[in-house]
Amino acid sequence: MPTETFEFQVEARQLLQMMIHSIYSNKDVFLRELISNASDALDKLRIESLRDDSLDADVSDLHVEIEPDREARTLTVRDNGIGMSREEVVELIGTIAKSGTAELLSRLREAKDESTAEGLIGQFGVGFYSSFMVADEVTLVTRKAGESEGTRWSSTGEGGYTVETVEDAPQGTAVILRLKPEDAEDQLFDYTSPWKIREIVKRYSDFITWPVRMAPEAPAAEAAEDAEAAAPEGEEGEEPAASAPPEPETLNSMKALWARSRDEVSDEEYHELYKHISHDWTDPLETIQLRAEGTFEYQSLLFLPARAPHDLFSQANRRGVQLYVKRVFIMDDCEALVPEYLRFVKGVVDAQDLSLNVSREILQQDRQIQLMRRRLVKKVLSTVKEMMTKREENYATFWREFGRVVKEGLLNDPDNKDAILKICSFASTRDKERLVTLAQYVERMKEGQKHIYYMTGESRTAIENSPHLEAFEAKGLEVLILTDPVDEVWVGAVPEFEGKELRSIAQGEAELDGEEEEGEEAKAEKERRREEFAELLTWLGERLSDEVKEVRLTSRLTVSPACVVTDAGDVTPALQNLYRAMGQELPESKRILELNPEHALVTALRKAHAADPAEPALGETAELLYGSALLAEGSQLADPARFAKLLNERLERGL
Ligand SMILES: Nc1ncnc2c1ncn2[C@@H]1O[C@H](COP(=O)(O)OP(=O)(O)OP(=O)(O)O)[C@@H](O)[C@H]1O
Repeated sequence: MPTETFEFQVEARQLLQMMIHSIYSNKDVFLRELISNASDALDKLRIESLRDDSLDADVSDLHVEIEPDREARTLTVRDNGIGMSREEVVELIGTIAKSGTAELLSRLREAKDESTAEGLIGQFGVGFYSSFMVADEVTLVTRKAGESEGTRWSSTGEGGYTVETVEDAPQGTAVILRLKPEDAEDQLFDYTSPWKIREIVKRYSDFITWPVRMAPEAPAAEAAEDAEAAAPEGEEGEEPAASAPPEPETLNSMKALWARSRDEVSDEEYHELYKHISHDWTDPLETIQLRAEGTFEYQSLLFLPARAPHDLFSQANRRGVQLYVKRVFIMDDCEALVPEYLRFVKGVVDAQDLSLNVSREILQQDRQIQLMRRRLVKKVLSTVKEMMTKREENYATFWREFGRVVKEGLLNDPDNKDAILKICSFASTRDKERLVTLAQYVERMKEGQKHIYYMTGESRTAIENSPHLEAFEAKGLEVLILTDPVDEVWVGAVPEFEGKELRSIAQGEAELDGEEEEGEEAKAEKERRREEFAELLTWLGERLSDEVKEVRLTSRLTVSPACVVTDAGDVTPALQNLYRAMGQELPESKRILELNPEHALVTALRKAHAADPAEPALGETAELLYGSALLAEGSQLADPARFAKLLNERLERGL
């Protein structure tokens, strides 16, 4: 096939521009990204060769090789891993197939300072493109294992790239960087310097499980470099290597961090492992170590990220917990090890007694894996619990980023429901700034209060303005404000917390705690009212029978004349919408209109109805009353035009 020229996809071009114009100050990380890709390619080849006996590939000495060339000012990072086909090169390297890229890019452009920009880039993980921070031309030569022809890709990062077929490419991938001139002020170092390369690999890639080797330089240059590096300390330089044939040097220790005890490993080393696994450029919030000895031995290192990825709610692009067997990488995103609601947890689990050939299906059924998963979940939950008291700020960050996801566990993991409830915190009517845990809520409950009150809704403002809250506010009863979509769902699965029933203030009869103890007098008064309003309520029920199933009096209102509530056990409109968005239709159920018998509008309506039940304007008032109750809670009207017409007529008459 002849040389073809391609344009970069728009997003790729924008991202490249940012790389070329150095949006990220720490440029050393390009090497980490290339080594990380190379290590992934080696993992993939090893697994492929285990699965497919007929694969024509040499897996005898899998490694990464770094080749600096001072004269030519190039740096090559080579691996003998899985490689890429021509189509894959175009697909994987020329485009950015990730969702949310466009949004991220526009936020990046708006980012005011460098650290915000770096943070944003971290969410994305620019991978291969980071090469353009240090190189003005990048060439990639690759041959996919099992294929005979190779591919050369080349680009200066501006505009487009070329792709051509090459005959003699070795299996795997070589990335050749033509380095930009050194510019220490811009943190652009001499990346052909073996000393610099050693430092970067040690810092960022020491734990990589494949050897990362550096090809020896011309002896004179290397000796001079060593002398230069050692000189300031006044130490003696290394023996000049002129006499012996130069051997490649392995730069990384390849030590599995999870197998080492915590006091031997620095936080920085843990963080680099996290970055390698997660492709996140930000340090994690927590590092969790776990080991089991005995019949089923395993070691695990888990991380809680400091930030939710942009695709937390999409199925694509997940990189969760990796499974290793006896230090050998087996698979990414091992879903058998962590439940869906902890999908943001990253890390490594290394098991001793599994087959290297183990498949996802087998893992799902394996009893030992189930046990391991149970322990991992408990450990993550208990770590978060500990953060709540010992590292409050970390907990706050964690909850802000992942709370919405964790709450899915209340539905999906009944065994751990209590433990999950204990690490939840919620907004509440009591304090705008601080969240409250259920334990804290219970602790500060008013005397006589038996229930944990909550209201679900779209936003804090909508809930605060909703009529349902009025009497609770007036009585000083705290109400939890639940605004995540998942809140609509889990509340149905959690009847109580530590013996206290959870109760929606917008569903079922209003029963404000403290009221049950009311005296005989109040009860008699209620009864009298019921009788007084009986006719009006029956008439309204009939007049609005298409919309509501019942009209009744309530004590939950102090300011508004009316509100609409969902019957206990019925589906709320918000839940209905949620299911509809997922393509599921739940049966419609009518709601209940509640009236405030103290309100002037309601008492006047009663009198007007008693005086002349046939008066036509009464029906319109009923419609307006119901419509405004819907508007007050933020709901949509079935026929807004009719509502506006009736209202305007009234306004006109009133003038
Ligand atoms: N050395 C390599 N060998 C084989 N395939 C590679 C190599 N380098 C990159 N690729 C392929 O190109 C894809 C894109 O690489 P890139 O570094 O841009 O992103 P990534 O590693 O997938 O993710 P991230 O952007 O989070 O780092 C990789 O997912 C991989 O499929």
